[in-house]
Amino acid sequence: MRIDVVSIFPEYLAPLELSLIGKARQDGLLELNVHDLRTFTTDKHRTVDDTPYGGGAGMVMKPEPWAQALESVAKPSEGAKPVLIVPSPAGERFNQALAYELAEEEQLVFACGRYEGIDERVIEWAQEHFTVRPMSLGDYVLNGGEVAVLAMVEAIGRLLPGVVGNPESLVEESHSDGLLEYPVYTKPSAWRDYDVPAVLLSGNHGKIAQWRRHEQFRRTSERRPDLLAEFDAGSLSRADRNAL
Ligand SMILES: Nc1cc(-c2cccs2)n[nH]1
Repeated sequence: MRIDVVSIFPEYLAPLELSLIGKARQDGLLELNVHDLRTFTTDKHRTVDDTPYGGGAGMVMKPEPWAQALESVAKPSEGAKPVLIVPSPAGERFNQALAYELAEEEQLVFACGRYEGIDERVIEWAQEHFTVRPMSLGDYVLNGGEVAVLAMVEAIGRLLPGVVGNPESLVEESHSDGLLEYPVYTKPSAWRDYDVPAVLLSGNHGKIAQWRRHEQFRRTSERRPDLLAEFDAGSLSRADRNAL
């Protein structure tokens, strides 16, 4: 997979040089390029914004630098158009299912908006060259798209083959099966006034699996009942039903 990120603050994406994603880039599992939008301006002040038509507070990002930048990073391909992800509070809600879906793409381009946003005509123009997906991390407002891109690139990148050491660890994490993950414990078995649940020390793998499944349902019911509503009840085993 190739990922391109366009931003007026390219240094904001420096954390993507670290840890798992950084190693995946070094190992050639993921190509990730960060581009400074100002590279694609032509005036001496490297202007990327201007006042909004119709009035109102703040500034709007000019269309031409974005068109130049996006044309420059879109890699020619006989296959599907690259996906242009535009972080926005007005986007579709990013989630684990979308992370898996986007991890299958050949190229993802992220456009980090700032100020009051990007001139809407960029989104219209881009439809010809990209599959355009405005994407929200949640119902709160950030100052720019960079933080959202850091989160999405990590969520997507870790799903790529070879990025996480043990692919098994992707199977039982929150949201991988529509439920929240079960609680985890490690040594010491007795810590201050708290003990590890005895079942986890029993060596009875059937009981341990049943306890973990029960904990997934209990946690999901307590913390995210909305997920239970979406959970495919048809996939419930007898043990699942007992856990509810
Ligand atoms: N979910 C979400 C995205 C955003 C922004 C993206 C770009 C500027 S603000 N805020 N909240």
